[in-house]
Amino acid sequence: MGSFEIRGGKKLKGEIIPQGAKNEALQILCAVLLTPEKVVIKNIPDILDVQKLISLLEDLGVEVERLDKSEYSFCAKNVDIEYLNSEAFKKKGRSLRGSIMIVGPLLARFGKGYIPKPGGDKIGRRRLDTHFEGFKKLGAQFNYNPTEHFYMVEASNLNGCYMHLDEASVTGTANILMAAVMAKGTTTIYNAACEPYLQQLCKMLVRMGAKIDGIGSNLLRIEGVDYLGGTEHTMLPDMIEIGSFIGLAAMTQSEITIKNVAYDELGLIPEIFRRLGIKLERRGDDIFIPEQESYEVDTFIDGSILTISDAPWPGFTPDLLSIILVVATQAKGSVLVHQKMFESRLFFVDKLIDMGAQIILCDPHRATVIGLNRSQNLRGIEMTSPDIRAGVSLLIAALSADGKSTIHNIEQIDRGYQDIENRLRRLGADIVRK
Ligand SMILES: CC(=O)N[C@H]1[C@@H](OP(=O)(O)OP(=O)(O)OC[C@H]2O[C@@H](n3ccc(=O)[nH]c3=O)[C@H](O)[C@@H]2O)O[C@H](CO)[C@@H](O)[C@@H]1O
Ligand SMILES: C=C(OP(=O)(O)O)C(=O)O
Repeated sequence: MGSFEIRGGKKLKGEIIPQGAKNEALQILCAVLLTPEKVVIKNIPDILDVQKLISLLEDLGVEVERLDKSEYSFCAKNVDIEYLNSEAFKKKGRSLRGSIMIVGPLLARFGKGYIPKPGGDKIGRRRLDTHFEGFKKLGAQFNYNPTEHFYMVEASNLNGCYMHLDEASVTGTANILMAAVMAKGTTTIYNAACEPYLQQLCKMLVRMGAKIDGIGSNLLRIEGVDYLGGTEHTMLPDMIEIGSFIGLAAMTQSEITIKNVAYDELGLIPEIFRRLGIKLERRGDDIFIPEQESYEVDTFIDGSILTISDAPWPGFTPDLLSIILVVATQAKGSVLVHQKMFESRLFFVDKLIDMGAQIILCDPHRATVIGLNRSQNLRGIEMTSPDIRAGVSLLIAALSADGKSTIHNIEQIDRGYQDIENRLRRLGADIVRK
């Protein structure tokens, strides 16, 4: 288990470029399985989850070539579908959440897709029913081995149909979509997730020859085609990283410019940080955050305490609520953070409380933060990161705190943040990997 040692309390300054989006990359990489032709992907983040997925694709027989630091070409001409029956696959497949999205493309192209219960963060129950209900509707036969937690779908033909998803699952929508693009006839997916990363996947599939209507909405109409070809695709900047850097700037009273953010794709993210009182300015396609002595949380119109909660896109992403929570600890005023989607994602507040934050964990989904308004700094402590976003929130807390902090289990952070310590050091942070 790796650790970060951080000496906090330093103001940071400078420019930072967000990495390519983790959660887009996981979808796009799985889509290369849909074609025997070459697919070139640019702006791929160099993070643990992506490295693991690329290695899984290689084990499946995909030819992978690194063209540049963040650019790869993939060719899934000779896929070894028998690899799905191996013990090695059962072990590797469960090491990350994104691997679930190989199932749709493999089912569409080779008539079967298997996956062990995927890993990812321990942030509550994470069911896969939406994925497999969708495959079943397309005509696949579903089997589940409860002893090994192994999911299997098989089909000689997939047939388009109408389906209303039980929830707007992000990876579920991507998975079903990638199966439907090569099914016979028309598939309609209602209550589809529609976040920018899914829009990016749809656009890539269209460039490969797929026929998809309704991109960007929760109603997708897909006309199946027999064959998809190669393409080039460039990943969007990672909106969760962008939000994390906004929070970092506010919490450490730093002047930071976040470059090339694809502002128009950020949805509610800038607005929600503004409601915490944080000043941020759009400058072309950059976000400039000035050094701020203090920030005051907005209230609702009637003067009652602001609630910030998550919702499927175009709502506010659950992946930034941990960051919102940590930034609120030094705001003027109070805010209720309501994590509706995941049931174990707020438990890390214990560590913030140990650092001196004033937080009441009302229940597993809700925490009230009473901002300190800088009346006292947080104090550095030793802690362990339970998940990727809590990890970065603790890192932000540590960078703002007095004294030394140690964060263990930083592999969680490495899952999704590229070379984070060096990028932060370039802004002036005192952080060392141990
Ligand atoms: C690899 C990847 O892309 N991971 C992201 C993806 O995970 P993932 O695709 O696994 O998450 P889902 O969208 O399936 O669901 C996330 C959670 O929200 C709940 N839920 C979802 C939709 C809904 O309408 N109602 C509802 O309650 C689900 O039961 C689940 O607990 O989307 C999540 C939700 O944005 C993000 O946190 C993850 O970072
Ligand atoms: C929860 C997340 O990731 P995953 O779905 O890969 O666990 C995340 O990116 O915040």
